[in-house]
Amino acid sequence: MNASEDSLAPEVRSILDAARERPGGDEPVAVTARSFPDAVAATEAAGRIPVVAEVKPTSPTTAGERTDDPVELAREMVAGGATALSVLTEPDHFGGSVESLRRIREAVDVPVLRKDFVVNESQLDAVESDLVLLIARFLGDDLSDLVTAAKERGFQPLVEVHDRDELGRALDAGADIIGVNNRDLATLAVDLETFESVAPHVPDDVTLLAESGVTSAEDARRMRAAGADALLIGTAIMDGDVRANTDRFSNATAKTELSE
Ligand SMILES: O=P(O)(O)OC[C@@H](O)[C@@H](O)c1c[nH]c2ccccc12
Repeated sequence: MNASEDSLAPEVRSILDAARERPGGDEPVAVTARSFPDAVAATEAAGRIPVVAEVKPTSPTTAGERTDDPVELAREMVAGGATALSVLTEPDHFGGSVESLRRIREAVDVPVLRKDFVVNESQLDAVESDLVLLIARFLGDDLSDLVTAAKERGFQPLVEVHDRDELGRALDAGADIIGVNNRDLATLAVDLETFESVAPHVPDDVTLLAESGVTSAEDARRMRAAGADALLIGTAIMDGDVRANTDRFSNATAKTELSE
């Protein structure tokens, strides 16, 4: 355990403990990735907000579990205009599986992010995906090696940060896709100011995501105004009609133009 882990919420501690036990793949995967920056550019060219819609059957902060077929949910999100999908593969706390991800990636043609707590190199080989999440807070000195290992396999690593210090580590590790998580993994509290405070320090050539806590069109516009290239939205899309919800967030920009 390193110092920054002492303060974690008990739920996060237990997620991390489980992640450290999970087996990886037998041999390195070789991924032909669908370009995420290109998908973001195409959505922007069409005048919409790039939304990464997240298939998250449940979570430590969500009441209940959604039992619909994940592939159906994924198709609906794409029909609603999702630029990319995020798929939880964490089984114990988020109801995910590598099998769901495999099936979803086969069923859609947008880039797919593997959302899990990858803590070692062989876990990268559990399943192919276009993007893979690496959480700076949990990787300490291994971050740089994992970014390199992910790129070698053809993945586009998305490095998740929560403050300027982690941003510096992500950049030093060679990350070119970075997500600022508005949720503090120590307390699980969400604050959109987190993104606003970190974003100004991110170089322009980085593809920048705002993660967590976007619940309304107004939040979406607020994150865009603060410099988000794309928004990663889970709970607010999973709650109800996922196609209509995805469409509402990706078209949130149009309303601003009309009303301002
Ligand atoms: O449901 P929300 O608040 O829209 O958040 C989505 C996503 O950012 C969140 O699920 C998340 C961000 N980082 C993570 C790391 C692991 C698991 C999940 C996450």
